[in-house]
Amino acid sequence: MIFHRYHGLGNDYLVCHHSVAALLSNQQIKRVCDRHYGIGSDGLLIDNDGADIPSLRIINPDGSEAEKSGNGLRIYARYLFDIGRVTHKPFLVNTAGGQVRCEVTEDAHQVTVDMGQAKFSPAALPATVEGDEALALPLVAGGHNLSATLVSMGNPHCVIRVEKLDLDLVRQLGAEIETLAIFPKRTNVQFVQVIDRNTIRIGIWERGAGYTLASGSSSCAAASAMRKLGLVDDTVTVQMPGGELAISFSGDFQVNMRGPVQKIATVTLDSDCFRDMPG
Ligand SMILES: N[C@@H](CCC[C@H](N)C(=O)O)C(=O)O
Repeated sequence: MIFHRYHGLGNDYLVCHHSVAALLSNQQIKRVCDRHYGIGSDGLLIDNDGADIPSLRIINPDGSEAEKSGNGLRIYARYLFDIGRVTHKPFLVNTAGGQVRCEVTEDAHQVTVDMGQAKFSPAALPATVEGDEALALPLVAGGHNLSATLVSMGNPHCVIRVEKLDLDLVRQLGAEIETLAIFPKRTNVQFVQVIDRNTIRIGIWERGAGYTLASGSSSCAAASAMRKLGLVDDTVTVQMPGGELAISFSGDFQVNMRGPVQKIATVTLDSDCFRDMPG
């Protein structure tokens, strides 16, 4: 079984063809993503071919399925470029969270994705919160009084604005916020510090993955939330522990994201990896 390993700013994914994924149980996918007992990754990207338009499924390392992933899409786009299915011209990709437009630079190093529209309706996440929008919503976690803005990028995000980013607090409160009862499908979590009108700094806790070094949809959601609150302009650099993504807005919160992708390796999985697991 062949897997292709890539990362976008330290947010690392394994890519495999659907014919490989079909041979794996959900438990085995979790094992493949495990950093000690498997190859290790922040998730599995399944290339579903698609007749005209390539189609992507995204599996988190806990085995749950995500509707969309920003870095997952950028990595999938680069993989499609590497296998020769697309060129440097713009192309479409289908995900469970909607269709997006991708573009890979000729040198393959930078990938741009039009992530679609950021939505602020709690129903879109879903979140069981009254009202058409949830902006600067008071939220308590771990005894801390927080201010949360809810955003759907096709997948759910709870964006917490802080005066000073503390990554230890992200690790400490991430799981609790991810699983709050108001989020029936759980949520991704970002803590955001606004540096200036064109720069934000974020810490990320991903649904189904935990603390990660970077996240594309999180960057889009955090920038969108700060834009909605009137704190940033139409172009925003998002600084993360793994590096930076460039976010820009057009129209009614249409979000564009650009940043680097690197290939790490092509790996053959040994069946011995599953030897201790029930058959
Ligand atoms: N790392 C991703 C997000 C992956 C999906 C997420 N964990 C979810 O469950 O929604 C990104 O770059 O967007």
